[in-house]
Amino acid sequence: MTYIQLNNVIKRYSHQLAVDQVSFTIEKGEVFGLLGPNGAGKSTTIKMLVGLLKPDSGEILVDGIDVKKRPIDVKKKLGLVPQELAIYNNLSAEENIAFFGGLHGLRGKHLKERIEEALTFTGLEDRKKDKPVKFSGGMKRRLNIACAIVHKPDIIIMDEPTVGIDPQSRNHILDSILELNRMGATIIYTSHYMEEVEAICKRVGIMDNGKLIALGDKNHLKKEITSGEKILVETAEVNASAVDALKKLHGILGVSVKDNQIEVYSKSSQERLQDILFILANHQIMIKNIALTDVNLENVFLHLTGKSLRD
Ligand SMILES: Nc1ncnc2c1ncn2[C@@H]1O[C@H](COP(=O)(O)OP(=O)(O)OP(=O)(O)O)[C@@H](O)[C@H]1O
Repeated sequence: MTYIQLNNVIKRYSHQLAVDQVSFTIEKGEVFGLLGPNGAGKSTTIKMLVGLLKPDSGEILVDGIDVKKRPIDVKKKLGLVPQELAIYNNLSAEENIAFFGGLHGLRGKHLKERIEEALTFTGLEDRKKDKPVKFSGGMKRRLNIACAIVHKPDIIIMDEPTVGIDPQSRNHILDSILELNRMGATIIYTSHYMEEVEAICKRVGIMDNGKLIALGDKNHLKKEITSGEKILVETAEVNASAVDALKKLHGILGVSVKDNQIEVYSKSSQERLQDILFILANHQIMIKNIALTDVNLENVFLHLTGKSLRD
């Protein structure tokens, strides 16, 4: 059942076209990932979906309700975990959650129960009397989530909820998203961390420069480009001229560099391997390891745009 629908949505900030004719649907009960580099238009899309921004044109429906016409009815169904922390430093953790629960009309015993549930769910029950100023970045992010889920929304939208936090909190957040989904929530997760989206989402949309450049089941997207393969080269040191030479090689679909690893994405790795080794040797690059590896969502992006997600 289609639960969320965007039809030809466009949004400009003065001359900047932030969202360019974006259309997609999300089914009830899905974990949908919206992936793209910084500035791709993910946050703007989310802000329009939750009614914080109005599209210049196009239509957004949530459970058949037009967000523009009945924003309050749509907001009741939504829980937004915004990219910037939306918590009050002068209130304790439980007071913060109570504040947001109150905004959604929860009162008395019912509100108390929901606060306890939200605290337990985010692992903050022992710290409920503390103010967020004493919290780590990860704990603040978890409190941000507790505030967004206290009213048990049908749809939970998380806009880069793991930016700048420790791996333990990150794993806790990713696990809790899957648990919320098992409990029945439809999840929209935006990130520029490909690994996170790959780990928790079944269907993904990939945005770049305001456009939705790919949409579908993540495994189908990967299969669509199986005509490509990836060679991972671990080196002692990378130099820019070698990377440029690799990019110019016939049959190479893209090259990206992370630390001392070069990822070469090519139509046929086996055929290109000799040429790649030749170029690396010519540039005096010492190879520590070389391997053919599986295609991932990062490669889908590289294939579609010719650039890395984290460029
Ligand atoms: N309030 C604003 N005023 C003007 N331009 C904006 C505003 N907010 C976003 N933009 C621009 O619109 C484009 C899309 O930004 P948006 O924040 O939606 O991208 P994003 O994919 O969410 O990126 P990030 O991962 O960095 O949050 C970018 O070019 C950005 O600079």
